[in-house]
Amino acid sequence: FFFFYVGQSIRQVIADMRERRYEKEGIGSSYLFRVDQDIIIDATKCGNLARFINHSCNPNCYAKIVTVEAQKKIVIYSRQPVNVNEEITYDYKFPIEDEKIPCLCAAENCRGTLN
Ligand SMILES: C[S@@+](CC[C@H](N)C(=O)[O-])C[C@H]1O[C@@H](n2cnc3c(N)ncnc32)[C@H](O)[C@@H]1O
Repeated sequence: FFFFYVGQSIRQVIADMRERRYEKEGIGSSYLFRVDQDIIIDATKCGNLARFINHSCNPNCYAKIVTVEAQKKIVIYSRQPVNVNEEITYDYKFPIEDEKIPCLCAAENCRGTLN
């Protein structure tokens, strides 16, 4: 199966501004997904079910950027058959940062942090 990660397409400057604002507003989760060097999809205020997918270091899905009618989209594909009631996860592949977000995925090969 697959589905799209839906949200608003924004540029880096806007994403940086929004990230700071969301932090101030106390939105602890990040719904910003980088598409490429310039474009970020923001699913904080509008999106679909994909915004609720958590990260795992041993995921059953993966995210891929595909171009549909000259527009880059984020698609979540399954890597293997997914059972009923099994949590859908993918590897966020967040860039490494100093301020670490502890990972709670509990996989055997867990890297310990999201970033
Ligand atoms: C796109 S949201 C995922 C859905 C979110 N858990 C929710 O309840 O709306 C991304 C945020 O979820 C949290 N998260 C996702 N996967 C995680 C993990 N493996 N360990 C710790 N926090 C995680 C982090 O706060 C991250 O910024």
